[in-house]
Amino acid sequence: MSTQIRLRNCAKTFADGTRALAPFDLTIEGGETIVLLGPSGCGKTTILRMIAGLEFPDAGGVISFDGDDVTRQSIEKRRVGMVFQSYALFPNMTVAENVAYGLKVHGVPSAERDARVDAMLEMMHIDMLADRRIDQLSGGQRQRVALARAIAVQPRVLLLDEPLTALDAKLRVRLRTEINALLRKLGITAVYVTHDQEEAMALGDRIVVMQKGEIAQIGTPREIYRKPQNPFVADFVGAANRMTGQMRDGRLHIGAHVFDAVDAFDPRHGAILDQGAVELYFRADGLSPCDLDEAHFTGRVEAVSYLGERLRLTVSGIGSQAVTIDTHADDVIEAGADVHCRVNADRLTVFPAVTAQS
Ligand SMILES: Nc1ncnc2c1ncn2[C@@H]1O[C@H](COP(=O)(O)OP(=O)(O)OP(=O)(O)O)[C@@H](O)[C@H]1O
Repeated sequence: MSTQIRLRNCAKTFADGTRALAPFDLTIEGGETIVLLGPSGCGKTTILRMIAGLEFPDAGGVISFDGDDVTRQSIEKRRVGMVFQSYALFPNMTVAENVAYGLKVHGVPSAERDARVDAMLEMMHIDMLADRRIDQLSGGQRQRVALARAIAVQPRVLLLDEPLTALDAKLRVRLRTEINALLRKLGITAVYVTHDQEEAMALGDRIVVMQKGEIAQIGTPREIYRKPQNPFVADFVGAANRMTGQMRDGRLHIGAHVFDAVDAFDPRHGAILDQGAVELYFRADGLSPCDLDEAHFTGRVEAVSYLGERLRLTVSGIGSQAVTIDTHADDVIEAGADVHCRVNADRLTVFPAVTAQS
């Protein structure tokens, strides 16, 4: 059975007065992988350390594992496994000795210990490295050892703090896929910290997006990507283009053009907005180049970047700031040219415009 983790009314102010976390509630279901995503300093690691028992919430906060209050319990009692960005391995021990270490501390008899170490090394595809010293391994191999060591002791909960950050891009993607498969296979409750949106999408059953010590949104990767609930989340998950418009009677007006069936969400009131000035957030697929007779707008191409499968255009003259628009890789478009484009209204996320009063 996998462990459910509940955090209730957990806040954290450090001794020097730094308020790292505003009070928040979060329930992580047994077997679920939750990703904490957000920019540097938003409080991700502090949440992880509170779940581990390395940090305690302010008075009034309660952490429970399967309903048992563990708020004041030490890390040893909680049975959590941890994997960090820096591997925290013993450099002079072999791979097998590193993985066996926790089992030794827990008093697992040597025959069982050896069998469990072998199984872990095999699972992480590093059995051929068992007798190597840590300082003879690559970064990716070290991170595999760190994972093997963390799960060897059969923890109730696995906590991972930016475990792939130190690795190169290709290896990150490979190990990310392996970690995903491993978490599914073990069925263990896992909390994974990252500032990388793509990693969060790939790994999380649900993602908790954080902003300055507060939860900005909790949702599945699809919800976070397609239905961001506020401009911060929209911007953080890549919808960096912005234009302005008006909602009138539930229809979106951009300049002289009118679009139906666009949901405008007002995060301040948690309700649909059908009147008033709005800001539109969208990715490079929110506008598409087209012929003049189909066009809503015409802009000027400021720059063209070749992304392999597609071209990314930076276009001025459509919104108040330049926007990025993707087009086919084999289109011939050069900087300085005019480009006609259509709005893909279903790709827009609409929020009330930020006014002086709000
Ligand atoms: N021991 C401490 N004493 C005082 N302030 C702290 C302490 N630990 C963390 N902080 C502060 O709390 C805030 C949240 O830090 P935290 O490490 O949780 O952020 P993070 O989102 O994990 O950032 P990063 O991605 O950079 O690791 C930051 O402002 C940080 O400077």
